[in-house]
Amino acid sequence: MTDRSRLIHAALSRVVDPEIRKPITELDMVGAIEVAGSTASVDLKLTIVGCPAADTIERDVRAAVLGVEGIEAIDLTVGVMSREQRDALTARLKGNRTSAFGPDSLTRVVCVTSGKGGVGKSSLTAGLAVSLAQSGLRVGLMDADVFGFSIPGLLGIPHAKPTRVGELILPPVAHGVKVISIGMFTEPGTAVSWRGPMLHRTMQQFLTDVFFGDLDVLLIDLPPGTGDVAISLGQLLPQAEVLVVTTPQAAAADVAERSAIVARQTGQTVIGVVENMAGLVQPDGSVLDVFGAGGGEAVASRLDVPLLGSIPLSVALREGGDSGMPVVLANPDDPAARAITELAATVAGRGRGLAGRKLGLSVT
Ligand SMILES: Nc1ncnc2c1ncn2[C@@H]1O[C@H](COP(=O)(O)OP(=O)(O)OP(=O)(O)O)[C@@H](O)[C@H]1O
Repeated sequence: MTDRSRLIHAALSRVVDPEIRKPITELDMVGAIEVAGSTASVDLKLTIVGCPAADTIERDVRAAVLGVEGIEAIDLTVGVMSREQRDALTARLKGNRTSAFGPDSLTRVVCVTSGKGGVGKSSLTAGLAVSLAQSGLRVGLMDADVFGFSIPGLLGIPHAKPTRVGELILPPVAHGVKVISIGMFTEPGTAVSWRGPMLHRTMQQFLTDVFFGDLDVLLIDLPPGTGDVAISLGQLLPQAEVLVVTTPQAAAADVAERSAIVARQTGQTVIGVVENMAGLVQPDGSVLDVFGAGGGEAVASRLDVPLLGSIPLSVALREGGDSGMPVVLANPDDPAARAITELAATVAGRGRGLAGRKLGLSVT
């Protein structure tokens, strides 16, 4: 490589594939680079035909190359990787990833569970994910609520489909969060009616074939209750942490406790309880406890874990969910948004310790 080709290569190392989120030079997408006078010829190889990110990558490549001193024109040849090249790439990416969520991984996995449906678990998980991403963490969100998947809609990507590169599945990104949902694999209007083994395989595939890249936190939105998915994920991710969502109502509190007990039986660690749909602040400043009070505190004390947050009922939160713009972004001063942001800081601050994990150090 000549000096000038090297400069162009360096410039291209700052172009990132928006889906895989790695520099294109690390993904073997850059082929021959030649320079004649002030014209650079660059071979670009996209991962798949019809790559949805093609336009963005091409635009960024042109800008990067034309930003190199002395280069005034670019002759860009855009092709597609051969099957062998793609297989080599996916094998390499997979190599990084198989242990991504294993016991030695530095990615925290936090399962969000609830005893019964409709307590706002998905809304809170979506808000928490966005808030953690806003604080600079690399966040993934897996919607494992197979029968009531709502995460894509809550994050404003109801029709997004993941891109497949070979056997890797690239999760769409919404508000800075990498998102995968069973809803992305079903036809609109169809219902999921799978039994345990199929659900188990799907969870396993989500954890192995979805390329999240390096994450600080993976949040998992579980279906309510103690069904097959919760048990499968307990087996697949025994090191995961669990956050229990409940409402202030006593009836919800009892079932919430049961889902935490099942998680504990699989070895997962319950890190705390979040109470949602707490007192509604009315225009006159008074608080209306629509769903009663004390449920979160009761579950937390019975499980002997802290109550990590109490999120009030909020019209803005509901509207944010309906429009796909979570309240923490759309209306950050809303009391529910502030409570979710505080909860995110609390969760982030409770990073699991290194006890019991190999640090990958060796004595030389
Ligand atoms: N704090 C809140 N204030 C007002 N509305 C809320 C609040 N939290 C959730 N909601 C609304 O309650 C409904 C149920 O929320 P969500 O779908 O998040 O619950 P869920 O527990 O995930 O339900 P399921 O597990 O059954 O899918 C939604 O319409 C949502 O907008």
